Amino acid sequence: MDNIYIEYDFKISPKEPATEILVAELGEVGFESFVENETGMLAYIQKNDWFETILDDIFILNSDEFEIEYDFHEVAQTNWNEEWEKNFEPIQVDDLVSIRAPFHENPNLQYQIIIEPKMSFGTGHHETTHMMIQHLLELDLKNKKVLDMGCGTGILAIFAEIKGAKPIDAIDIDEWCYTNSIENVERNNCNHITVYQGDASLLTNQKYDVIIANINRNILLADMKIYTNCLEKDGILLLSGFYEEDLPIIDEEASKNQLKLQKTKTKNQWLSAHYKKQ
Ligand SMILES: C[S@@+](CC[C@H](N)C(=O)[O-])C[C@H]1O[C@@H](n2cnc3c(N)ncnc32)[C@H](O)[C@@H]1O
Repeated sequence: MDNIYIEYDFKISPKEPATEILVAELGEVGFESFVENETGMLAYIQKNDWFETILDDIFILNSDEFEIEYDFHEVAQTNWNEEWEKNFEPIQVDDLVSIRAPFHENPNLQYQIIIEPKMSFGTGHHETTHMMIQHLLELDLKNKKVLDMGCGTGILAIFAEIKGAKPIDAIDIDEWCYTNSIENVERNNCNHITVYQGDASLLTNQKYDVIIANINRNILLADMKIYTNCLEKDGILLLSGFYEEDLPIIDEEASKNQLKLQKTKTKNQWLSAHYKKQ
């Protein structure tokens, strides 16, 4: 049976950085997917997760710096997929990695990832994903055991396998992302990725050389200890999904867990951090 979603059509002026901030805030209250368009963006939340006052605490809607208007209506999941096909532009990271849908032309770069995102976050368009791909480009992943927490479309796990990592576990709390990751893993002919639906509570005795977590500030803060316990000594933790201004609080928690900051990347006020376990 198709899920029913509520589609919000936001008209945003000026679009940046308001769109990024709005995406982050809506993500916190349960919106799952976002499609940018010329006037702003469409945002989707499952009807089961929706309530009348859901936008009451969305801070940016009351900002004097931007004009944001919206309306909303119910849509079936299948309509959403058509939206994606119309709006998903292929992208490239550092002229090395191409991320595209099956219906796009292949630009023949060194690495290619094919993603059919449907309702899941993770097409490489978002800064947080883009920076994670850049971090992964810099790492030697050959035969490294990797965990991708909050895998979305599976994009980062897939890229880790393309760069030689194995085995790889990919976990997402959301059923759609779980299903979509499995589809994308198959689409990219990956053989070393196992996808699970769940959260950090699934992590018990496993040990990884590299853990990738592009989620959000609060979940990273809550689960960093569990991630660190699953890291080998000298293991690497890549974190993304938060703003530059959140680095001090992330770093404070990281220090408590014997994690040492190695480097950061920033893009449009988003920050992504590379930590090493001491
Ligand atoms: C910002 S998206 C990142 C997707 C993809 N990894 C990427 O880099 O594009 C965050 C993902 O984390 C998932 N998520 C949220 N809370 C989670 C949790 N506590 N444990 C695992 N996954 C979670 C969401 O469903 C979403 O797919």
